[in-house]
Amino acid sequence: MYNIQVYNSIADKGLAVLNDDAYQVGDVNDADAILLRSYKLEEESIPSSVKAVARSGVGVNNIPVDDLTERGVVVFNTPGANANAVKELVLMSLIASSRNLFSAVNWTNGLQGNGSEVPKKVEAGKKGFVGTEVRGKRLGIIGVGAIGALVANDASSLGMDVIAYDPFISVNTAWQLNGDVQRANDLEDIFQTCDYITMHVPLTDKTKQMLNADAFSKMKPGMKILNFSRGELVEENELKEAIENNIVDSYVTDFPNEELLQMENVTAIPHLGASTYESEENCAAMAASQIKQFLETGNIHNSVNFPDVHMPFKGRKRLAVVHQNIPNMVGQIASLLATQSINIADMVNRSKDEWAYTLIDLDQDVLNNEDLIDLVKNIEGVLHVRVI
Ligand SMILES: NC(=O)C1=CN([C@@H]2O[C@H](COP(=O)(O)OP(=O)(O)OC[C@H]3O[C@@H](n4cnc5c(N)ncnc54)[C@H](O)[C@@H]3O)[C@@H](O)[C@H]2O)C=CC1
Ligand SMILES: O=C(O)CCC(=O)C(=O)O
Repeated sequence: MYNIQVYNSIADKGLAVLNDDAYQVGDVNDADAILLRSYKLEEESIPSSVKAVARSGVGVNNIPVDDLTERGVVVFNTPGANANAVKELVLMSLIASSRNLFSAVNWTNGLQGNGSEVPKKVEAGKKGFVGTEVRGKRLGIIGVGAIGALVANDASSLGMDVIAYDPFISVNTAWQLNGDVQRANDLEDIFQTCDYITMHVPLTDKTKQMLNADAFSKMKPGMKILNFSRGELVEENELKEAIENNIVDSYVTDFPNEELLQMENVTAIPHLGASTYESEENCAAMAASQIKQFLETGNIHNSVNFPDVHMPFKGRKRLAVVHQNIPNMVGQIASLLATQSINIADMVNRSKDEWAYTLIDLDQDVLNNEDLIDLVKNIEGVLHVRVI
């Protein structure tokens, strides 16, 4: 029986993946794995029984990834599974902010109670909301991964002049980009030349507060900024000044807080980027399948802290070892198995930065799983061991 602790509302399609007798899912004791969305796991004490954490979504800044890695816990996310949902809301917000739609709709709603005067008031008041078209305007995209690439291509189809910055762009994503999308050599290219900026980077120490007073000082007056990535990418006191100095004309954010709600020219959306039925189902099904596959076979797919490892079952039992990426780990494990007269049917070892993962299929049943686990755990550098 595997126990899966679930935080947040996870789409039924995902829960259905774990809907068999081998799983207890919900609020459980001794969790083997945790399935969550934006729940702040950093504030939680995570039991030693946990072997995997899966984020039904992309950003993992709510998960203490470094601490879990040192414990040998594999953290998964669902790359690309919600990208289309975010892209659609970004494009909608791009156009809506250009056409002053958010404030215009608020104003119109305020006309309630004016009875037959409403149409006349509408015609008289609409001149306060004249907007600009996005066609021919310059859009800067910071971060060209799953979401940024979709936004780049579709904004280009809308006739925008698109320039993108991503020093770590993957080859696959680069191949997907429309040939009209220009490459920015640095952030200055974006700050100095664009009419609109949209950010699609993860929140890390390097990206935190990337939009700050220095960045605002380089922008043209009237800049429109979209933030569907994470609130902390923007220094909000300095944003406030940039708004007051007419540098930033509009800031659309998916990450409201009290201060932002009190600022002029800010449109706050309640973190809806990924909130479509399609995206919630895609993410939940992907996250649940990754947990299931990992618990039942030891195979890893889409982990943010360990390498992808896949090996079809060839033996009677499988040893799954999470360890440091240091010399002679595989040699020591193999020697230990030899001393126990256990033959190896197949094996695979992969590493990612300082960490590695080894799967070894054993030719015979192990008499006592716990004894073998204890022996392997004693090897220096081993973080976690399972017999499956
Ligand atoms: N509002 C919402 O509901 C959602 C928000 N997100 C946020 O959007 C972010 C991006 O999502 P995806 O595009 O799916 O992720 P992704 O991992 O496919 O793309 C991120 C891109 O950012 C680039 N990058 C990293 N550091 C950078 C830097 N310093 N400068 C420029 N580029 C940099 C990477 O090379 C990568 O290409 C997520 O990390 C998450 O924080 C994601 C999904 C839903
Ligand atoms: O689960 C959600 O709705 C949030 C999605 C998100 O922010 C992400 O995938 O990074």
